[in-house]
Amino acid sequence: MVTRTVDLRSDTVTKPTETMRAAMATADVDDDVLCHDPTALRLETEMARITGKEAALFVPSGTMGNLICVLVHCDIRGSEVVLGNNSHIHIYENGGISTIGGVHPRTVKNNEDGTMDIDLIEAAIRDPRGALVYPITRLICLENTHANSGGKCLSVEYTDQVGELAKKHGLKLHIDGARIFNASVALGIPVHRLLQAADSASICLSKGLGAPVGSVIVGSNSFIAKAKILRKTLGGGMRQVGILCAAAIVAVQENVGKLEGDHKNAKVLAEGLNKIKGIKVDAASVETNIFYFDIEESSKHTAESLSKYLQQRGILVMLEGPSRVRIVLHHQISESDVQYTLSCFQQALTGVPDQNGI
Ligand SMILES: Cc1ncc(COP(=O)(O)O)c(C=O)c1O
Ligand SMILES: C[C@@H](O)[C@H](N)C(=O)O
Repeated sequence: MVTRTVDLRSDTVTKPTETMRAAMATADVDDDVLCHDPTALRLETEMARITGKEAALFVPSGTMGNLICVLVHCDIRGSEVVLGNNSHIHIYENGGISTIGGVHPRTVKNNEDGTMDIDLIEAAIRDPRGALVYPITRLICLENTHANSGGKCLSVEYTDQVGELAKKHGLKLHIDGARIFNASVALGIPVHRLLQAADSASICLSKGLGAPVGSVIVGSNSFIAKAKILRKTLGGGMRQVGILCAAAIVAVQENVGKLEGDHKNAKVLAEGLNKIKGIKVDAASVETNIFYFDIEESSKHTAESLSKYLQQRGILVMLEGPSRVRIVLHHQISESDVQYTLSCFQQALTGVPDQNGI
């Protein structure tokens, strides 16, 4: 009988806290389409302040946030966006910028640290003299932290360099900041400084911050005005949305301070796994709350068999391939959960109970 759950599949799995539920239950609400829900206004005002942008807009998901931002920047037919070949927008958002927005993706290889080489970004920008045959480059997208690279942080120096490149070519810069607060905490740099070079950003409230639903997009007043119309077009105009925004306000107030603990737990777990025969993980490269590990060929387990073994003990992980697994920490994973997880891995891979006797 499993009595304990340690959900390491993603930081999207957190449940609302009692404080969030209380705030939701008593939220001051109004029709956010016909006017401005007062709690949504509070959240958006606060997020604009935190990010240093003129305005903000609550949206139902990070996927919709990225889609709206790309489509507002690329509002002319034949537009092209330069983005990472391993970016969330390119891999996990159903190609929405193309299938819904008619925007052409021009991918540049993501490096292991989540960056794209500046010279390769510049080489990907179309020569306007080829407008008769080429799409027109209008936007560059970055992702900070970079999820598929293992939650890697983009430095403010790199982000500013890409911003300068965008300006040099008359382009806009969007940052998929689903986990920008993780980057801010890990780098010790305020969110507004990490986003300074960006014309827009999409920030997930429902990941490490632990809100049950939603993201916020930020940008200039004119950008957000256009974004609000496009949100409605996409069906994202919501009525008494303050119920969701109330939880998000609590999340921002209560959980930013917990991100450092998530990063420490990720490091402890990665270092502990690294000591277990049959597992390979680059523990030294863990920067935030995400890492991947590989199961060695000599192991008696595949990713699937290991996942099933762990699930029987209440531990949930995300499979990334036949021998590759992703681990994501969040504020509802305790240090004790980390130690329990290590014990179960130890038992699974070596069959030898560790000092906890499991
Ligand atoms: C880097 C990144 N961007 C965007 C998203 C999309 O957010 P949502 O799941 O809310 O659509 C995710 C994950 O969900 C993500 O990891
Ligand atoms: C899988 C992906 O879409 C999601 N953003 C996650 O990191 O869990």
